[in-house]
Amino acid sequence: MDDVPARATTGKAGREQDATAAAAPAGRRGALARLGDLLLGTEPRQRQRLGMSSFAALLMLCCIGAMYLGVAAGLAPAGPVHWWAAGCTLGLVIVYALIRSGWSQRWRDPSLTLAQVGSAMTFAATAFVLAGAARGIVMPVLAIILMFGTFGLSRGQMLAVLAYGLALFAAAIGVARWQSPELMPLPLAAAYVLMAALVLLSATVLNMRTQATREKLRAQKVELARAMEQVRELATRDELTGLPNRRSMMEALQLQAWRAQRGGRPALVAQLDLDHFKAVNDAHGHGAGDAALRAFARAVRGCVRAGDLLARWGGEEFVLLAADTAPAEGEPLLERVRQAVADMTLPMADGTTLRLTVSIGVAHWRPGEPVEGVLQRADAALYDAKRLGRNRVIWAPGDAPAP
Ligand SMILES: Nc1nc2c(ncn2[C@@H]2O[C@H](COP(=O)(O)OP(=O)(O)OP(=O)(O)O)[C@@H](O)[C@H]2O)c(=O)[nH]1
Repeated sequence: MDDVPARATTGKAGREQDATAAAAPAGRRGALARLGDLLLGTEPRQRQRLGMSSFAALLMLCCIGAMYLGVAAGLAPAGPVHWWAAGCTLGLVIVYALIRSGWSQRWRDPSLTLAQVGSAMTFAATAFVLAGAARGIVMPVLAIILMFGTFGLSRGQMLAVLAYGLALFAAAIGVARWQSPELMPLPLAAAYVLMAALVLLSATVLNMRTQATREKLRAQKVELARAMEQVRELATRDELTGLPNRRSMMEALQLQAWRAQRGGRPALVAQLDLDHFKAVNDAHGHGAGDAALRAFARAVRGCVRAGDLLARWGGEEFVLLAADTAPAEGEPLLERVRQAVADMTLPMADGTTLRLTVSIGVAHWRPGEPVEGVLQRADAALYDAKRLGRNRVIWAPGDAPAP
């Protein structure tokens, strides 16, 4: 409750006071944000890369500080440490400049992870030689360098780092022993070799595990995308015939209605219903009925145009949307469909041949007419087609093309 103001400010003066108080931190935040933009850029991926390498640079600067503590303690020589610190700083500046300028984006790894890890290890090994009796601080530094690198390196790069690191630290330990054998007796040299190998091998194992997890996640992502595609397919397709389903057709009809309102070309909507289909099921079984529905879908699809959309509306009922089609063009099209179905011959298991016919009711979509309206008129025409004896195309009243 400490945050609750002791006195509520009221009136114009109070509001101005509040506004000034609120503006001060906002202004500071604004300046900080601008500084952040200047140093890291505004592109999110670049900011991420520069953020990581700035953090690595901060750690490196701490290591430089630690080396100077070694100098202050009289354990490390000041001159070479100056050169070493200058080299480290130059390396950091070069990496920052390459990433900040966008130059590094020409390479496969714009974060320059391998180069950063390689150079940091080289500087750490040099520090190991220079640090004299304080060289123990270098092993945790090596661990920190590898901890950062392991997530950004590929398997191959990590193995290269392992080989380079082993050779580098073996050489550094050898040089340190050659320089001052009294500070590096053989058992201590062996212990350092063991520690360096341990750190490098642990980082390699971690890298391999990280890569395996990433691959697993990638595979799961692909699997999920495939499953989503299947769900989408199931939601829009009729499983039996492979045709678009009712939902899909409704979407297409809504789109057509929208186009028609914007002065699109005329369209026809036809309802198609197989005649006496119950008798097919009764005489030959449901399996034969299914096969007949599939054959019907194939036959109709085979004689409509590429732009026409045929969908299974439900049961043995289908809807055809012929966009950009005037009644005069639609008449031969639907007659072709009716004839194609009548010409189908389906051999049955009992040796007989099944023949089908279809009744079609068709309506010409009027400008501004709602989807339900045109469907209902096509349905009424279909009803007439059934009533008048089936196996025929009947137009909704007033829609038939002039003879
Ligand atoms: N095999 C099979 N039959 C279906 C499927 N969907 C609906 N049916 C059958 O289609 C038949 C439709 O029968 P009705 O609505 O009486 O119509 P009809 O026998 O075709 O008669 P009319 O439409 O008046 O010519 C029913 O027997 C349904 O079981 C399906 O997916 N597979």
